[in-house]
Amino acid sequence: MLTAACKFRNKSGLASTTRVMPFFLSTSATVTPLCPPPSPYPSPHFRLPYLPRRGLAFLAAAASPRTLPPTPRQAMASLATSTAAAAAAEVTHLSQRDAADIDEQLMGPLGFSVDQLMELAGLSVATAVAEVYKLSEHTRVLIICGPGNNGGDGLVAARHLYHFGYKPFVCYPKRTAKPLYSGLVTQLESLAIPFVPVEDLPQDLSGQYDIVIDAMFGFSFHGAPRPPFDDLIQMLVSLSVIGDSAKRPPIVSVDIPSGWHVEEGDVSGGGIKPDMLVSLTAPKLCAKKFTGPHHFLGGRFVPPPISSKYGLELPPYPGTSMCVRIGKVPSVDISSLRENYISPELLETQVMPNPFDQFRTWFDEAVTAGLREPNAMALTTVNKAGKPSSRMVLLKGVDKQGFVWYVKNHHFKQLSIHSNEPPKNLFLMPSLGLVQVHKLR
Ligand SMILES: NC(=O)C1=CN([C@@H]2O[C@H](COP(=O)(O)OP(=O)(O)OC[C@H]3O[C@@H](n4cnc5c(N)ncnc54)[C@H](O)[C@@H]3O)[C@@H](O)[C@H]2O)[C@@H](O)CC1
Ligand SMILES: [K+]
Repeated sequence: MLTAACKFRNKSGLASTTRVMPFFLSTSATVTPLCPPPSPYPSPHFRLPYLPRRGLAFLAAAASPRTLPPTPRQAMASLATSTAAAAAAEVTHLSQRDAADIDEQLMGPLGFSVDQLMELAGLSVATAVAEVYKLSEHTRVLIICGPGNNGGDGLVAARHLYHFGYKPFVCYPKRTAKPLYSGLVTQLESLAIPFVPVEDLPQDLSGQYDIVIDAMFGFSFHGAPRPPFDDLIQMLVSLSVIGDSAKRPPIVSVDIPSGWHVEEGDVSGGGIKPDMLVSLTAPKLCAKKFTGPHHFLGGRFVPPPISSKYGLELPPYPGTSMCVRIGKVPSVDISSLRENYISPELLETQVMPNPFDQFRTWFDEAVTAGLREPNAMALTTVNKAGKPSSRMVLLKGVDKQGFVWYVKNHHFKQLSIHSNEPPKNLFLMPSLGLVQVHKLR
């Protein structure tokens, strides 16, 4: 009598369902070699018969949809971002002038509108944030927006983060009276996203927010920051000096760490030290001085005429991603890797009476969700001396009579299936968050 939880996420990674997989325990064991399957799967293959279950129980070990493990697609994307990181040294860095020129070209002869570019830029920021800062641990996001397009990127990112499940708060002290900006504000208001006046912000932001997004100034910044941005920048500087990163919200800077010289970086050394920088279109020269753990590129809209004119060397975006990591991949603290589970109940009445039917339904969902090789499973047997051994096999069929999988001929002898100890079929689908164990007696 065994159960397991499984979680599915759709291709976008934004919607999910959580299920519980019943395990079943049969009463006898027979393993019948079947007819040799056609190449490329050498014979024999085996069928574990389905025998009536003695009992069935369900564990409610469902996870929050917002804390799901990455899908294989995302895992592949991460792999691609790692590969891209290796090429980070070759990424082009733009001068302030080239950045402004590219802006003009895009919105002139190349036919883009500022709204389009801002939407894509803000979406890149939101997706990069979501890739690094998981919702389960970073829910409340303060976005501080400046008066120009950098601030507009922040407003767009706030909307996308809301739709991703985060709880954004926006500080937008110098509003621009253009339809584009007032439209963005109206959109946020319609989502009931709070606008926080500067004077209502606590001096120490660490208690109220889990992430702070700096969307104050981008590549058009020059001189010394004027009020109220001077104080806002100082607030972020004070956050940066809290040594223990676990005790403060990470700072994410959009395109340029606000207050930094666009080409020379943090000239005084007393500026913001963001944990994450999302460069847009291409990194600006100041990004060479960025030392935080997460450097991403966003703004997936650069057409070939711009790339060739400015000799841009930029990493490819993986798959359909709106962002790509360009910095060094930070080393992971393995002990900190964990999934936070909440435990809503799943009742026996909610699942199919026949575990094979339930398995088939969830398996089909897994395939539809685009999971890679969901039919991979580990088969564990114990030899006569009591020594267990496991190997990965591929499920090749399932029906009311049992599971069918293939192993290579010479591996058959090693299966020890005819030993006294009953075989255990461990169906492990870590990418699904699903584990199934089938034990036969
Ligand atoms: N291809 C591109 O170039 C794209 C650029 N985008 C964004 O647009 C940004 C550039 O936008 P903008 O040119 O509007 O400029 P910024 O957003 O960098 O800032 C300009 C505003 O800041 C004010 N300002 C400048 N220096 C100041 C100071 N010292 N104290 C107080 N206020 C100051 C200016 O008066 C102006 O209102 C980029 O960094 C990026 O974030 C994206 O929206 C889309 C694509
Ligand atoms: K910024």
